[in-house]
Amino acid sequence: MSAELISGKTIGEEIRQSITQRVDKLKELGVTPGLAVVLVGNDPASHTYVTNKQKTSKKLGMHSELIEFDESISQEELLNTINRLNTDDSIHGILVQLPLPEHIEERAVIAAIDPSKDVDGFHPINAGKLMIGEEGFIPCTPFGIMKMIEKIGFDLKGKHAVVIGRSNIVGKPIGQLLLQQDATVTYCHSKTVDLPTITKQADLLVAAVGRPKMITSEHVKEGAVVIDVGINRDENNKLCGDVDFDDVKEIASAITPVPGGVGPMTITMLMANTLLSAERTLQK
Ligand SMILES: NC(=O)C1=CN([C@@H]2O[C@H](COP(=O)(O)OP(=O)(O)OC[C@H]3O[C@@H](n4cnc5c(N)ncnc54)[C@H](OP(=O)(O)O)[C@@H]3O)[C@@H](O)[C@H]2O)C=CC1
Ligand SMILES: Nc1nc(=O)c2c([nH]1)NC[C@@H]1CN(c3ccc(C(=O)N[C@@H](CCC(=O)O)C(=O)O)cc3)C=[N+]21
Ligand SMILES: [Mg+2]
Repeated sequence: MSAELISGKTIGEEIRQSITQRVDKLKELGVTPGLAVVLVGNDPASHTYVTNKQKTSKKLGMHSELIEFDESISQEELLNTINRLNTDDSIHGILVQLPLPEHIEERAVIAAIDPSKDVDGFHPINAGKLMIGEEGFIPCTPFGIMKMIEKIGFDLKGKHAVVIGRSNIVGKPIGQLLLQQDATVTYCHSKTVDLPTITKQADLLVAAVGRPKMITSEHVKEGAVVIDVGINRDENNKLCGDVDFDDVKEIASAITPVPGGVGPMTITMLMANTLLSAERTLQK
């Protein structure tokens, strides 16, 4: 293996240590950061993530609430819950685990969250703020990726960053953040023609697609930094990314693993955003 391993486990742990200290300080001032996670239905993967979020927030000394609903809950009931959490002073962050059941309009639910408690950064107000460079909440996965890039000392100025994927929660916001750091950004997606030719030009390649091991050494320029956002299962039902790690590690200069890469950073930055939200209540 020639590439440097970018460990989200290690980098995340470092960040969480400083979060713990800031949580303690805030508690001395009488504020305990509180996170509410809303989970609808019983998808096992969602359950794993949510349990992870709960555990981590408790470990850091935060207050954490899990609100679970049967899959059959109506949109109205869900909106009522969000309204209650919006006005609950013990809650600084509200996360509604996605995806939601078919009969519920995700957009309506996200829009109902008070933007000042939207620690996912999914509300249109926060998406807009990110677009125009105003302070709001940065979505956790892109935020975590930026922390990893910073940690390895990769200077984005003038570099070609290629993002594969254009979802509202990963692809679009990560491209925006890379642009803010003066990278030249190219987005690729399912209609992109000749993907490898474009990705081969990347100094930094971010894969956020959801296709197991689709990115091989054929897609990667020698010495590129590769960030793998994908969480998939391979043919043996083993967790894997969008990047064929064993192949790409031979050609990249640095690469994130799956598991242990972007995933743990996402959870960490959710905690960072919840803390930030609680700190802001004292600034007002
Ligand atoms: N590690 C973490 O913390 C997180 C991991 N994830 C994982 O990241 C992955 C992406 O998630 P998310 O953004 O929500 O996914 P979406 O399904 O919303 O978006 C996938 C994107 O990939 C594009 N795409 C699909 N097929 C191809 C292809 N063959 N070539 C090029 N582009 C393609 C789609 O294009 P188009 O727009 O044209 O349809 C779309 O823009 C998933 O595996 C998910 O599980 C997600 C969130 C957090
Ligand atoms: N409102 C909302 N916010 C989200 O941030 C959100 C969401 N909905 N829906 C689903 C996606 C996915 N996501 C992950 C977070 C952590 C890991 C993670 O920690 N993964 C571990 C492995 C976990 C395992 O073993 O399955 C790792 O990569 O090391 C993965 C995926 C957040 N998401
Ligand atoms: Mg839906």
